[in-house]
Order: sequence, then C-alpha cells, then structure tokens
Amino acid sequence: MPARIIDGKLIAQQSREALALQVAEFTAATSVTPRLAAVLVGDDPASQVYVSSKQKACANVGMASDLFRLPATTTQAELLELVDRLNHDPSIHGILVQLPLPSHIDPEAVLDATHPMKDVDCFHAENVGLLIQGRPRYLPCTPHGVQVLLEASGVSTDGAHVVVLGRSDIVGKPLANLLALKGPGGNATVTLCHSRTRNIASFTRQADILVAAIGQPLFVKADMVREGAVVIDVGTNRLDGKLVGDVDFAEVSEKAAAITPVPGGVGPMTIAMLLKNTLTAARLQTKTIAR
Ligand SMILES: Nc1nc2c(c(=O)[nH]1)N[C@@H](CN(C=O)c1ccc(C(=O)N[C@@H](CCC(=O)O)C(=O)O)cc1)CN2
Repeated sequence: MPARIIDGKLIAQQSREALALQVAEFTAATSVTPRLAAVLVGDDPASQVYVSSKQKACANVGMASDLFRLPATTTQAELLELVDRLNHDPSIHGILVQLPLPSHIDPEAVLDATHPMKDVDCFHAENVGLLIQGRPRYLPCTPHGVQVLLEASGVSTDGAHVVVLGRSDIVGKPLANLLALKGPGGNATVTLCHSRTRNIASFTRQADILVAAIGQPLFVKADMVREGAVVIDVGTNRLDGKLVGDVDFAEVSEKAAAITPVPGGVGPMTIAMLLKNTLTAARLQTKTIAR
C-alpha cells in the first residue's frame, strides 16, 4: 500500500493559525508586537526566497519584521557591528542571520555574537547547551518542525528507533539530541549516521522512523527502508532545475507507512517554528508587572 503523505504545508498553516491567536493575546496584554530582524548577506537566490517567506509569515501571524540586506562584499567586522546594534535594540526580540554566509565570513563568530536571548534559530552555544541538558530556552527550528510533524501525524517517538542521516549543526545534531530528551516528542533511541558511517543501509533498515538530512539528492532508496517505517525528508536539493529531497520519494513511498514530500514537507515547518521562537523571545524580553 502506498504511504500516507504527511502534509507539512497544512500542519505549518495550522501551527501559524494557533500562533496568530497567541500573538494577538500577547500584544493585547502587553502592547508589545513581537519583532524579528532578518539579516541577509549576499544575493543567494534560495536565501532570498527563504527570508522573504519568513517576513511574509511574520506579517500573517501579526508579528513585525525588518530585513537588513547587506552586499556580498560585507566584511565580518561590518556584519558583527550590525548584529551588535540589533542586540542592543530593545524593540527587536529575535535576530536571524540567514545561512549560508559568504565564505569570507566565519558563521560561528557571527552566531556566537548574537545575543542568546535573541537567538531564535537556537544556534548559539548557550542555547545548544541548554537544549542538550534538557532545559531548552528555544527549540531549533527544523528539528522541532520534524517533531511537530510526527506528533501531528500521530507518530510517537516514545521508545522508537529513530535513525538520523546527517550530522549538521542545523539539523542532524540538534534533532538527535531533541528526540533523545526525556518526555513527550522525545524518549527515542537515536542512531546518528553520517558520511563516515560504514554500511549505512544496515542502520537505516532498522529504523522505525528514518530522517534524511544528508544533503544528497535521492540518496535514500527503497532497499534502505524497512517496510512500514515513517520517513521524514529534510533535504532540499536542486536536481535538473527541480527541487528534490534526500529520499527517492517514488520508490520509498511504496514501502513506507508515512512519508513527507519535498516540497511541502519539513520546509514550511522550519518557518512556522521560527515564528514560535520569536513569540517566546518577545515573552522572555517583556517585563510584566506582577499584581
Ligand atoms: N538562519 C538560518 N539559515 C538557514 C536555515 C535556518 O533554519 N536558519 N535553514 C535553511 C533554509 N531555510 C530557512 O532558513 C528554509 C529552507 C526551506 C524552506 C521551505 O519552505 N522549502 C520549501 C520549498 C521552497 C522552494 O521552492 O525553494 C519546501 O520544502 O516546501 C524554508 C526555509 C538553511 N539556512
């Protein structure tokens, strides 16, 4: 039987609708509008699309956003100066520096310079540390998006064997940590595979839930997947002008119980979770007077 399709576009829309109500409530109670600053360096076409989607999504849920567009020739010092200015601007609650940055800028230096309270991507070392210790301030956007997709589709991670392909700082590593935490949405047994893993298929075939975030188009084939597994595709690759995931959807959807498509799977969730973090940031930065 072909797999059930997990509709990320719909689940992200439902998340945004729920969030819009929370934003309205927060703003009515505090007179504060959550505000996101997006920083885009250079003219990478995909990054331009993502940043503009983030701004549109902010407007849809009643949040404000500002875009800071810098030329590709911007120096690291100039970018750090902007980040410092945004750190000190009390009207801005969340800062996101769109990745990738041009190669002459060290992303770690920039992410470390972002104030941890405004780090709505959850990339700062302090926020990653809090997450690993099981007391997260913010939840990393794409990994949390995967968690919400699973939950909304009725797929429990409790006691499940989740195999994550890819050890990136944006997806693989934080996702493995998030799923292994105690509590709802976690409690999984996690195996993290990467480019140096020997005989990757021997691991993927054991997965109850397989997450592909390896950045290789159509890498996961049907013979790498257990019959009835749930397959989450985080990949966004351009192949012959078409957007494809890390999973060979045509093959794998014949074998899996449920699968996310690309586009329309994990991608839209990343932006919905960023909005959620921006509201959390506004809450954390807004002093309320206890009566
Ligand atoms: N500062 C950050 N940089 C990057 C992140 C991030 O979370 N923070 N993640 C990715 C890019 N990204 C968000 O920034 C992102 C990627 C994909 C999508 C998405 O909705 N994709 C659509 C397809 C869109 C298309 O046609 O290209 C989908 O999958 O349906 C949203 C956000 C790297 N950089």
